[in-house]
Amino acid sequence: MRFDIVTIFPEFFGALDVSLLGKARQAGVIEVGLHDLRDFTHDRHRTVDDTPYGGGAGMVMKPEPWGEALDSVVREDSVIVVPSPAGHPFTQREARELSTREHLVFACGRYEGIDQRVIDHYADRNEVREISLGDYVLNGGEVAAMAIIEAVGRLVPGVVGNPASLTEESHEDGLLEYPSYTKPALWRERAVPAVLLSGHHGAVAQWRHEQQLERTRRVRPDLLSPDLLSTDGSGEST
Ligand SMILES: Nc1cc(-c2cccs2)n[nH]1
Repeated sequence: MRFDIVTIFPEFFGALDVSLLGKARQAGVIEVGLHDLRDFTHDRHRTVDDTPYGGGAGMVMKPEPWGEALDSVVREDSVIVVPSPAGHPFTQREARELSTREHLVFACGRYEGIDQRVIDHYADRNEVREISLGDYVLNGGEVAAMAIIEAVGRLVPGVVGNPASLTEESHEDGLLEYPSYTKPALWRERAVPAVLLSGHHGAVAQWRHEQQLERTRRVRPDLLSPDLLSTDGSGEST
């Protein structure tokens, strides 16, 4: 999989050189291209924004630099991801879906967004996804793009050493994850739940599923649907 990122702050993505994604890049499992939007301007001040038609506060990003920048990276099979507070909510399901695609292009807008004609132009040619991380406003798309790239990149085969660790995570099965414990068995007079020390794998699986249900009911009742309310660890309705 290849990620191409268009931004006025390419240095922001230095974090993609380290940790898991950095190793995956070195191994050639994923590729990342960084592109400075200002390299696609032609005036002395490398202008990327201007005042909004119709008035109003703030600045809008000009279409010309975006058109030249995206034309330089977009392929026929590219999915163009535009982080935006006006986008649809990003989910683990969408992360899994995007992890199966060959080429993601991130258009990181600043200010009051990108001239709408850019989105409309590429939506005629490519799949364009305006994605929100949540109902709050960031200064730009870079933080959102980094989060999406990490959520998607870690699901690409070969990035995470032990793929089994990807299956027992919050949201993977529609539920929040169960609480985890490690040594020591007693810490500040707090013991580990006895079932986890029992060696009884069936009982452990049952307890963990019950913990997932309890935590999801308490913290995220919105995630629960009737079929997820089964009480055994199998995921089958009871
Ligand atoms: N969820 C979310 C995305 C954003 C922005 C993307 C680009 C500029 S601001 N804010 N909040």
